[in-house]
Amino acid sequence: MLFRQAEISGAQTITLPRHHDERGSFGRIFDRDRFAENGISCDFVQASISRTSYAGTLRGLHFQRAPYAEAKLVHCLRGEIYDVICDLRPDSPTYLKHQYFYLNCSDNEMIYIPPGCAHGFMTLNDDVEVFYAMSNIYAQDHASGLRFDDPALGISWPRPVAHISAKDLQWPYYKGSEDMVW
Ligand SMILES: Cc1cn([C@H]2C[C@H](O)[C@@H](COP(=O)(O)OP(=O)(O)O[C@H]3O[C@@H](C)C(=O)[C@@H](O)[C@H]3O)O2)c(=O)[nH]c1=O
Repeated sequence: MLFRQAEISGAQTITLPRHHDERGSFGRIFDRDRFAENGISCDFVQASISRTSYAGTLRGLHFQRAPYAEAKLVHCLRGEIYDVICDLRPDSPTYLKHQYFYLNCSDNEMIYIPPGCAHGFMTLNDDVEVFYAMSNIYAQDHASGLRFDDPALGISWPRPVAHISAKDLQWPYYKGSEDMVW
C-alpha cells in the first residue's frame, strides 16, 4: 500500500496492491497496521456500497455533524467517478479548499477523507459502484450537506448534472449557515 498526502490537510490517497494471475486479481483494501503507520488510526465501523445507474449523477456534498463526524475511505469498484472533498474545518490550513480526484475501478486508488470534510462525487459513466468505509455509525439526525454548486466552495464539475436527489438539492449554501455545519 502506498500512502500519499493529498492537498487537503490530513487527506490521503492510498494505492492498493493487486496481485494478478490467470484467474484475475487479489488485493487488500484495508490493513490496520499499515494504516496506523501512516497516521490513520481510527476504527472503521461501517462499510457500504452505492450503485449508480447513470452517468452524470451527482451525490453530495455530505458529512455528519458532531458528535458523529466521520472519516471515510472511498474506492470505486466499477466505472469512474469525479470525487470531491471539501475542507469544512475552520482551524485547518486548507479550510474551505476542495480537491478532486478521478477514481477509476482499474487504477487501484482509494481516498482517505478525514473527519470535518464534506464529500461528493459525479459518475462519469453508467453502472458505477462505490465502496465506502466509515469511522462512525450512520446517524440520520446528524447527516448534513452543502449545495454542490456553492459559490463559496467553487467546485467545477466535469459535466452538467443529469441526476441528483431531492435531498441534495435542498442543502444550504455555506455562507450564512456556518453555524449549522458543526
Ligand atoms: C449514507 C447512508 C444512507 N443510508 C440510507 C438513507 C437513505 O434511505 C438511503 C440513501 O441515502 P443517501 O441518499 O444519503 O445516499 P447517498 O446520497 O449515496 O449518500 C452518500 O453520499 C456520498 C457522497 C457519501 O459521502 C456517503 O457517505 C453518503 O453520504 O440509504 C443508510 O441506511 N446508511 C448510510 O450510511
